[in-house]
Amino acid sequence: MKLRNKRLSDGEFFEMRKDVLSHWPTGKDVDLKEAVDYLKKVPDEKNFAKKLKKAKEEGITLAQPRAGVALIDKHIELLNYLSKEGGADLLPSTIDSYTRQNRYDECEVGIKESIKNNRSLLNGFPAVNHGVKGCREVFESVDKPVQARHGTPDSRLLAEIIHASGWTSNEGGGISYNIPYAKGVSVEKSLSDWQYCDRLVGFYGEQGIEINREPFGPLTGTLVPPSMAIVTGIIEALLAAEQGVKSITVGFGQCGNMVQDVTAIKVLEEMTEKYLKLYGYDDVYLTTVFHQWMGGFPEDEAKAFGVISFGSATAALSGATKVIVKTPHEAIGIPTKEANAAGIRATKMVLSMLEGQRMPISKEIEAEMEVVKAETACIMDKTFELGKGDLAVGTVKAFELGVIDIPFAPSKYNCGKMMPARDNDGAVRYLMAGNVPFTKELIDFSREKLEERARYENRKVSFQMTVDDIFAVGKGRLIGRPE
Ligand SMILES: CC[C@H]1O[C@@H](n2cnc3c(N)ncnc32)[C@H](O)[C@@H]1O
Repeated sequence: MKLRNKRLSDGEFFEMRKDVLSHWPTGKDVDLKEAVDYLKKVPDEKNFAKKLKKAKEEGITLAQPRAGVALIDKHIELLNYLSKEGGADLLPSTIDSYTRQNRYDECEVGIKESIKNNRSLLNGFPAVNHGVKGCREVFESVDKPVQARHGTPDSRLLAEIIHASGWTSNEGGGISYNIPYAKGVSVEKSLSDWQYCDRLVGFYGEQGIEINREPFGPLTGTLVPPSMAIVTGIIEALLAAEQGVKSITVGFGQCGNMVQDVTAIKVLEEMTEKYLKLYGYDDVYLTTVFHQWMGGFPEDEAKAFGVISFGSATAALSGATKVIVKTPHEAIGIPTKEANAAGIRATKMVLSMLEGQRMPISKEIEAEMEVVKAETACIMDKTFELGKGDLAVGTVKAFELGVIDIPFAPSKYNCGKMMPARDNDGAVRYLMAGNVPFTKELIDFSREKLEERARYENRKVSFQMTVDDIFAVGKGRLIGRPE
């Protein structure tokens, strides 16, 4: 395997770059030197990394929506509406699904059709096709930092274009934007392609330009046990740091048990910091992001606001630096700008009422932290062992063996042997560990918690619990109780 967790040399990087910029005609407009000069003029209040650092120092949680439409003028109108009417602290540009699969020719059709029909016929902003010119027009027309949010296994050309356009953050990573988003992209390929994206950020960093990277914490957003999500965040943070990234935001998707969710953010931050220091990356500034409920949403808008507010409260009480906002149209599809702004206002109302409050460290949280840390350490230790010390190699092998196993992932490179289910308090546990290398006591712990639920529900521990849990929130509850 060629892949190594080693900083790309300038020679390797610039050689790859020739090919990357040829993937679509807009690639030829990326001029690194000119881009550095452009980025040097970005004011602090429009720099993503700086705004996150300021928020963490002030102990506040920032609110960021998802949003993206096909045409530049409409996208600008949307982002400004979310900034002004919604109060968004940070701005996205959610990238469309064709771009995520590097199908830029289909984007071209989508853009033309959107112009013809005067409405967005793409489910996001086709940044590669709009190129540096179009993305700069967006950036210069809004008043907040801008980040690309997507689900792209090969984000190399997208990264080149957005960063040259002043967008100072890119979401994703070689695990988190492959396994939950693609069927047939090898882990080796996506890790390698994201090393390029991280090296590009590292290169800008060496020119004095701060750019943030944000691994996608929620993964499949379906009953992902905290330790499995935390492992992917730690791995992507370490791989990014090796390429020179200095501003990293690790994330977690709400599971719904408040004790477990607050624990997850705390363990995520603590263990990522620990591993960064352990491997010598002392100058990485780490922040956290909490994603409001990523599973099925109720159609009823009032209930949807309940879910949005619940996630906002958990984010605030966990002390997360940022919360990703859902909308009351989540169950229907792409939200209107009004619905999107309403989701942000509801979120910010909760954040401001809870400002300064933190979840007290109860004995329940301490116990949960101990379990989640131990589970995380088992998987990380085995991953490093499989790679004989090389984390990238170890990650490829960990997926091959099911040591890292993301529930309900479409990727054929994911084992799919591990199965989760909620315990009687709604915390996500390991129903079947599959090949995840837990100690006996950790396996027994999950088992006992699920037996507790079985006794309460007067049924056996089984996969039916998992199925019931998947549909529960759409039906207005957290735990899939037997009907
Ligand atoms: C990660 C999945 C999330 O991204 C949201 N999403 C995807 N595309 C868009 C979009 N174009 N505008 C707003 N939200 C979007 C979707 O509703 C879901 O909450």
